[in-house]
Amino acid sequence: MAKQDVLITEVALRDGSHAIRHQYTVDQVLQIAKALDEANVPYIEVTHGDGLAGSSLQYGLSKTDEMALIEAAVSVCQNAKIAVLLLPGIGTVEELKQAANIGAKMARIATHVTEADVSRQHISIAKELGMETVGFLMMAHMAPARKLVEQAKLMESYGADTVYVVDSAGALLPHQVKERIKALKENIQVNIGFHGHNNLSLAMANTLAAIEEGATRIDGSVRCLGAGAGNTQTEVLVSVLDRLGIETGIDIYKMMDLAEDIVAPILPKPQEITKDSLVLGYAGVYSSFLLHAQKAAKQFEVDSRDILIELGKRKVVGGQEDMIVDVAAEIAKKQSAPV
Ligand SMILES: CC[C@H](O)CC(=O)C(=O)O
Ligand SMILES: [Mn+2]
Repeated sequence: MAKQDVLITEVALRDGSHAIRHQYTVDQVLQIAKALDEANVPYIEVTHGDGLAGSSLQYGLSKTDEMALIEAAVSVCQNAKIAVLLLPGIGTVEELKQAANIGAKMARIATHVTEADVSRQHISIAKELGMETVGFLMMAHMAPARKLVEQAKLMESYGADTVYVVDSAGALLPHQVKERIKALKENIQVNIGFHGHNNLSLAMANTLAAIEEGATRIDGSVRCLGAGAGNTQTEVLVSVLDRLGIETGIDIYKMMDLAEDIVAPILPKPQEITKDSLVLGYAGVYSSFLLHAQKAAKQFEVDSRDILIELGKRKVVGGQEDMIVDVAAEIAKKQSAPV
């Protein structure tokens, strides 16, 4: 096989889990992972949307135990490596060991962009377990490039093989992606990755900007299946990269067929930019907050956009999902107060 310029990690079976309220079945994972492997996708991430052990009332209960989903994906992949996401504090070393035992080969340790120090233990244990390691710096729009460099250096020092700039809110503009990737390229030695969300319709443009500045690890999601308006659409991305002469090793027709014949039929609705997902990007709010905010809006009879704008103002970060209900209740109270 020709040397790949860019290695894609498919996230529909993890980030996409948010979009289908964590309702994946073993059968769906078997089908999707097998087709991804046959299309030559090198890495496939499988876990609850919020990472290992994310299944809970707070983050949403999974229909199927994620270890069964990981095992299913491992069982049908000849070449693709299965990746797992772990947010320290949600998942623990125990789940990481369990995932490694059943065949996961890559650990992606995710922290808020200013909190890389909490990834030390998990990155080093993943290394001891023989896994490839990724440091995943979420909500990257909330920190300037120099802060990102400082945090990426920490992850590199803990043993991360790759550090990702993660645009969790889909809020970054292409020049801001460039600035961040360029700064990492100049200051760290390990691979640089980019994970985009399409809330401002910029996932593709941002991904191309990241690649232009030297990112070689890229996340894509078939049919855009991901939190908020979804991620950079894999089958489109590999086609565009092919046109640009950038090698991914992925079979374009097989990716298209998988998108159309296997993934599209399981979607409750097509992934699109709705007024709420647009506000996520506009206000800089975590994409996975979308469905929680919509639920709270219904419960308190308020506009979900008002909740999201307020969450953006308060700079709420991942793990603070409980604030969504607080904010909705406060807005409802204000609205019902006599003038
Ligand atoms: C809650 C984890 C989150 O979905 C990770 C991620 O994909 C992101 O921050 O974009
Ligand atoms: Mn994401």
